[in-house]
Amino acid sequence: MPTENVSKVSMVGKGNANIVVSFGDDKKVLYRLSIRYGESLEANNEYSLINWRFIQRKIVPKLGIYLCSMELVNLELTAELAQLYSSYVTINPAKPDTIISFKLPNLKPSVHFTNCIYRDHQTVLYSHSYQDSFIMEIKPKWLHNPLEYCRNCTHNKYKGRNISYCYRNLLFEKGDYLKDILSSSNISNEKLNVMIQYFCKEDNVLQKIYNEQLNTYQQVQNGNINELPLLMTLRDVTCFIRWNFSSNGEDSLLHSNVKASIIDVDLKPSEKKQHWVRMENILNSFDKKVFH
Ligand SMILES: O=P(O)(O)O[C@@H]1[C@@H](OP(=O)(O)O)[C@H](OP(=O)(O)O)[C@H](O)[C@H](OP(=O)(O)O)[C@H]1OP(=O)(O)O
Ligand SMILES: Nc1ncnc2c1ncn2[C@@H]1O[C@H](COP(=O)(O)OP(=O)(O)OP(=O)(O)O)[C@@H](O)[C@H]1O
Repeated sequence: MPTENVSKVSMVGKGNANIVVSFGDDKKVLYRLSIRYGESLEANNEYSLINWRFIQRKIVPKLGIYLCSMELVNLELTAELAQLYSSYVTINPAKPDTIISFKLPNLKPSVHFTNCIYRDHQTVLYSHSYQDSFIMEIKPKWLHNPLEYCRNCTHNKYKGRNISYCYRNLLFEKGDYLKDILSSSNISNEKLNVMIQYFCKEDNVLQKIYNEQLNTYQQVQNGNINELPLLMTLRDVTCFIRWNFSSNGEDSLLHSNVKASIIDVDLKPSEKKQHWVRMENILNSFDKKVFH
């Protein structure tokens, strides 16, 4: 694994279990550092290695070209990086002097995609500052839903989120439903129609995630309980979808190319099982379940 010596660290993103940073002026490349285990850097390094093997063995064969490319690298623990990282994880000065991280392309080069035109917990829409280009960052959650109620909408309601749409509907209503999701974004109808076309395609990223969730769910149902963490990983991915628009001068028809990438495919630690059972019980007895 290569070791990279880096400086001028900037924070790009933060989730529940990772921070995402860039170094120097290069905003095209990001580094994703696990902060899942606050008690020690060593525990995170150990987890990152196990996670990397899991992704290569289980996720790459399933998601293939949809998966964002990534590389495993050692980051030298400079004083600057240690200062930032120690806000989340305890660093023992006598222990490792590198952080194992995932190096990946920046799917939203922030110098250009500065305009956020829509945001809620499961969707963010950005527009480019001067090109005709949009990025949607979405968390579609349980696209395959084996429950009698909608897991996504019930879960959002339980968490007190006022989100009126569901990515399962976008998958099954084949595109048009995107208008409901982005109704308050002011995006032009012409562009919205081009974006809708993507979600009508058989091989759109939601369909891919649905297929893999269904396959893995069936494996678990058939007794392969060891695949439950994989199923939970597939139910918690994030997708970036980018549209670059161009209009043809002669007929002024709008054309676009589109690229979808999946990130956040981390191995769920097996100790989360109790959390999943607890959440399932809470939602099963929740009195404001959503059905659709
Ligand atoms: O437990 P849930 O269903 O609330 O889902 C958690 C997510 O909540 P959300 O669906 O966004 O409200 C939660 O997302 P947030 O940090 O709340 O955005 C995490 O993705 C968490 O996974 P991990 O522990 O970081 O690996 C997720 O945990 P898992 O259930 O996927 O293990
Ligand atoms: N390759 C990337 N390009 C651009 N932004 C990214 C990239 N990877 C992560 N991010 C940003 O960083 C944020 C946090 O990253 P990530 O989702 O990997 O964290 P996490 O801890 O796994 O999240 P969660 O809380 O869902 O478990 C993302 O929501 C996204 O905005």
